[in-house]
Amino acid sequence: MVSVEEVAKHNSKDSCWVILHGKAYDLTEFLPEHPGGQAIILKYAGKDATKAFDPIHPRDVVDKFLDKDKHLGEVTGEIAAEEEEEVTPEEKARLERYENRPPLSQIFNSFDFEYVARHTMSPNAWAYYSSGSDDEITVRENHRAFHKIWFRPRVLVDVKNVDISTTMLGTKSSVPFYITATALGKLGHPEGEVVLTRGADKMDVIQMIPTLASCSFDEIVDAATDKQTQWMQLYVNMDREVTKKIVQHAEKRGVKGLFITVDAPQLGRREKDMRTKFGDPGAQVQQSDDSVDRSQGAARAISSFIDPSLSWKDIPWFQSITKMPIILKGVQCAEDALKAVEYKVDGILLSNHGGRQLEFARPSIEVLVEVMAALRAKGWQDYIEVYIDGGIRRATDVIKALCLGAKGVGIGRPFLYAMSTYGEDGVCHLIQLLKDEMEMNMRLIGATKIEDLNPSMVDLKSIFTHSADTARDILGENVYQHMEMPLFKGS
Ligand SMILES: Cc1cc2c(cc1C)[n+](S(=O)(=O)[O-])c1c(=O)[nH]c(=O)nc-1n2C[C@H](O)[C@H](O)[C@H](O)COP(=O)(O)O
Repeated sequence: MVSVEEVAKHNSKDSCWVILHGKAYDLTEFLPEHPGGQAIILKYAGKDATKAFDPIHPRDVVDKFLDKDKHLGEVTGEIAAEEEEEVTPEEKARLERYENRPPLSQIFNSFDFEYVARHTMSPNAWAYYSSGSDDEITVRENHRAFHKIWFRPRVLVDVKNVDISTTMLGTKSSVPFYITATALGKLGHPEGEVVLTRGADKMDVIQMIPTLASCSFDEIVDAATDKQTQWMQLYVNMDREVTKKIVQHAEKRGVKGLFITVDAPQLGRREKDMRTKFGDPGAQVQQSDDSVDRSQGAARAISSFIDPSLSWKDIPWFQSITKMPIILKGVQCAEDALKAVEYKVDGILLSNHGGRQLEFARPSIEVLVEVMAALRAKGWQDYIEVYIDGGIRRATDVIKALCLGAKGVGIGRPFLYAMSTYGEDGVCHLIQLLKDEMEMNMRLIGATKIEDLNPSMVDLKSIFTHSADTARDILGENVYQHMEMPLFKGS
């Protein structure tokens, strides 16, 4: 036990104790290692840091990673509640817009969720979720690439009964899309990723659990029901023993797929996010301070545990420590796709991390065309399951990917926006919208089941041209203008 008065004495870099969930911890030695920099911890030195801690960290992270001799025990005495920060006029207006947001019945597609999110989420959460690297050219190209592919529908097909279910990694799924791994769910919703879990379960959709979740891995798995399939996204830790423990624990908990992220040996510079981080210390996800090696850029701070030495020679080790199907998340060219087959991995996810990593990385739908051609040329197209993600906002995007040979697709930001603006109901509503769009578009293209979709149904003539203008997301804004909704009464 330790008194609150005693904790209060340890409020500096030389001796830094904080209170989390009623217990005290000595973080003095940990300060220089904190991925989010020292400043945020020092702000709460000697005090209760629970409120700032919770949106960013899984509950069990301290137990998992802080040496036991730094755990100082229960705090006795009255723990002063963190003084409520005064509500700025901007924050007041934002909360009003949130209260006046349209009913779910007025949300007709994923862009509507994005529009409401843009106007109602905290600046921090919006910046972190929406941002892409550098000038956000790849972010926009991801979505725009789908508009270069046109359909060649077949008619006079009896499409009375349409089945949009499929199998991914050997698991049946009601739809050929899944909720992909995106970090820091509690930035957008106080409960975090478990909201996605509950929505995915209700609607029979697979969820990929992120390494950098706000909720702990076990909280997310515990929130699932037995009928639900979950996959895991893994950032490989420099300490392979830590990675081995995480992977084998996931397998023991029933996870059905291991997606190893291979496109982020260092996190990209998401400048919109970095700009806001200096405002609100509550989510210092990428703030660097003098202790972090600035020469590597601020993003280095959050990704300091990720192993940049990860390479093909590690694949056999992963195959030796788990029986889960192994998928490489972030493959971006045909050469690596062929190499993945040679290394006998179970799948590849063609992805540029939602445009948050290498700027000018090509949209995954474009890479899919290149990869499937290379696999077919070798007769290897059935040796591996190919997934894509990035910029998928409509069922037509999903259908184009399936026509071109993808087994399924991952959707990221739309689910974050749906969760952040309408919680579990929003997640379920988005899934239902996409299911309805899927069914309608399958009928209109002349397909009754996923297996009917094939390359002859799409026209790829302009897929390899890239858009010139980069200044603004013309398409997205226009869509919003056409669909201007009486969003915020009185605003
Ligand atoms: C939107 C978003 C994406 C993140 C993401 C966080 C956010 C907010 N994070 S990140 O903090 O490192 O960038 C992850 C992550 O933890 N690990 C990962 O493999 N992909 C991460 N991704 C990429 C994600 O898995 C998909 O590749 C991407 O979201 C697909 O693009 P859309 O958002 O356009 O659907």
